[in-house]
Amino acid sequence: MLEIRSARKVFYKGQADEKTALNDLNLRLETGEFGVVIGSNGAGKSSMLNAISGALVLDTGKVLINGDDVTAMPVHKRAIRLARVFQDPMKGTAASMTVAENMLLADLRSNRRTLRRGLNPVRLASYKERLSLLGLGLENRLDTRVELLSGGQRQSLSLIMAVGGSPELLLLDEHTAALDPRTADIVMQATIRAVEALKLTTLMVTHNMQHAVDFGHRVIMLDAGRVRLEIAGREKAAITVPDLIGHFSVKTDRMFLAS
Ligand SMILES: Nc1ncnc2c1ncn2[C@@H]1O[C@H](COP(=O)(O)OP(=O)(O)OP(=O)(O)O)[C@@H](O)[C@H]1O
Repeated sequence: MLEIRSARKVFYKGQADEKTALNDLNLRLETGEFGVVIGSNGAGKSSMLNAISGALVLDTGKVLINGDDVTAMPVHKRAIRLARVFQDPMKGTAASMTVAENMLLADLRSNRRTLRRGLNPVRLASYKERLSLLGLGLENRLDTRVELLSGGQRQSLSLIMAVGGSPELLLLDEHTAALDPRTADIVMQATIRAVEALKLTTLMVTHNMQHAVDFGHRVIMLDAGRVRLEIAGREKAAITVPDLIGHFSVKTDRMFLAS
């Protein structure tokens, strides 16, 4: 379970270019829930993910993971409890190493074991099993160098590597944004397969409204550093892309009228 309580972050405080990134933001994500975060540019989505991961130090407010207050916990310690996949498919993997070697690296990172026993048959079998969750056939390409994989395969590999340590929380930071639409859909399907199989509590930021409609239990719309709208249950099941986009335009009209 993730809780963000009254998170506030102001950049360049007191200066002409002061920016309120998080404005008393509150959010609660239940264990096993998949939340999809949307919002216009500058709404505070990245700041929120950074505050959860510890990359951003809050001015005030709290972040709790499964009831533990991690607000003061440094990034490297929080990294054991959460996994994050970024936009760039080149970032999460080592290009010149094979799929199996990348899995081993991730394994060692999350388990703090030594490299000594290397790629033994037990490990290879478990990597095959985990990779098969993605449904992309990567389990048959353990000896392929990662640089030979497609962007979608590589991003999906990053995902399965990130969640190897059974994290309490998975953060997907626009992880399909750098991919062409078809590849983005393939990666989303692989993501859903892995998230469901591993029962991961997940928070995904996306600008892809179709993905926000199609996936996840709840849509969370951020605006000006706080949650402005949440859509779940039957309402979420019935929502369309134009409906979601409509929420953006209502907000823009209001902003326009207020200014
Ligand atoms: N390191 C920083 N220094 C100064 N201002 C920042 C910094 N990071 C974020 N901001 C400001 O905080 C606000 C929220 O930014 P943030 O990047 O969290 O929004 P976002 O919703 O992720 O936007 P996008 O969709 O464009 O990625 C913006 O006004 C942004 O300019």
